[in-house]
Amino acid sequence: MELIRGIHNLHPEHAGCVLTIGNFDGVHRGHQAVLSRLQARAQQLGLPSCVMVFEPQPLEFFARDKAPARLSRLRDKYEAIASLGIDRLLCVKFDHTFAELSAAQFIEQILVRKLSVRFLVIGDDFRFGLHRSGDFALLVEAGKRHGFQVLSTDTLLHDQQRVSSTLLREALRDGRLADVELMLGHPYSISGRVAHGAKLGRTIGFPTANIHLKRLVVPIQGVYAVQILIAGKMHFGVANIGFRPTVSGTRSQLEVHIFDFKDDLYGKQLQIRVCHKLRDEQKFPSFTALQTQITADARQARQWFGLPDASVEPDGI
Ligand SMILES: Cc1cc2nc3c(=O)[nH]c(=O)nc-3n(C[C@H](O)[C@H](O)[C@H](O)COP(=O)(O)O)c2cc1C
Ligand SMILES: Nc1ncnc2c1ncn2[C@@H]1O[C@H](COP(=O)(O)OP(=O)(O)O)[C@@H](O)[C@H]1O
Repeated sequence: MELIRGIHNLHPEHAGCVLTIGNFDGVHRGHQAVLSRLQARAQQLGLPSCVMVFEPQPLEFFARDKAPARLSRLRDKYEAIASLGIDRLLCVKFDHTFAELSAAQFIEQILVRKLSVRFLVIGDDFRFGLHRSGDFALLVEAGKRHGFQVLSTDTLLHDQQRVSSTLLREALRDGRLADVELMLGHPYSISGRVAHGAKLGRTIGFPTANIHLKRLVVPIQGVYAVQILIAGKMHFGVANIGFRPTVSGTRSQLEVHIFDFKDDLYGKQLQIRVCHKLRDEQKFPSFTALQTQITADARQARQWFGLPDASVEPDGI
């Protein structure tokens, strides 16, 4: 999939595509339905399929720190969208100039002049342009003048509710990971590179790989049974996502202890699949009390996965 970073990187050869527009945060099953329609239309018309996303997401631009935690970074979106066979990802920088475009200007300057859109597939609640004044009806009207067609996709429901990034965030916050998996079509996962930590984990027999999250604010907190993908191979383990009050941590961190594993992981790229919530994070009176609790967490996670008990746990390196 071709990644086009910014409108200024659109060239004449990009003219004439089947397009959809949105944040696609989480790339959940509602998004997947839109994307598969997009792909089907593109194939039918013999044109490339293109997805327009925004960076930052508009709410992050307007609300800054008050914007909800992201479900996926651009990199995660790229991978999820590419895996559905889409040809192009156009990442538009959402800044003041862009935010000031009226709905009509967005249609004329971007959709028509820059992209020569031939077909547009959008969700049924799509709004765009200054004050969110543009909608499906306006696009249909403009399409008649500029020679493109517009298709609106229906709402995808889960438990009688519209599958949305907000519904997903709520399910993640409440630890309803089975619901999350149904809405995503796969377990919720976080990827990142292993960074160095305080080297305390190994002293209590639980080395924990610290995943560098950069600026990602993770929408979950607590202790979880997880699967870990390292270079295509699946492992099991327990993870903590939080501030680590016992050791006076100051920023949210993701740490994972991998069962029956002893290799050096520093610098490696891991994918952590969050499968089941075990408990909330707590402040323990001592490091020994934390160690006892982590031993119990590990046992519980092994049981949840149906793995045999560890012969000796903790298993320091
Ligand atoms: C399964 C698991 C559960 C954890 N639970 C807590 C917790 O409830 N409270 C806490 O302060 N830290 C918790 N931690 C984080 C530990 O404080 C952390 O792993 C330890 O400080 C080692 O840090 P290091 O990797 O930087 O050496 C947990 C870690 C794991 C692996
Ligand atoms: N079973 C394991 N689970 C997680 N990390 C492991 C494991 N075995 C070895 N390691 C290595 O040990 C490191 C974690 O040890 P730890 O003492 O917690 O150090 P740090 O504070 O740097 O994370 C990991 O980054 C990884 O390289």
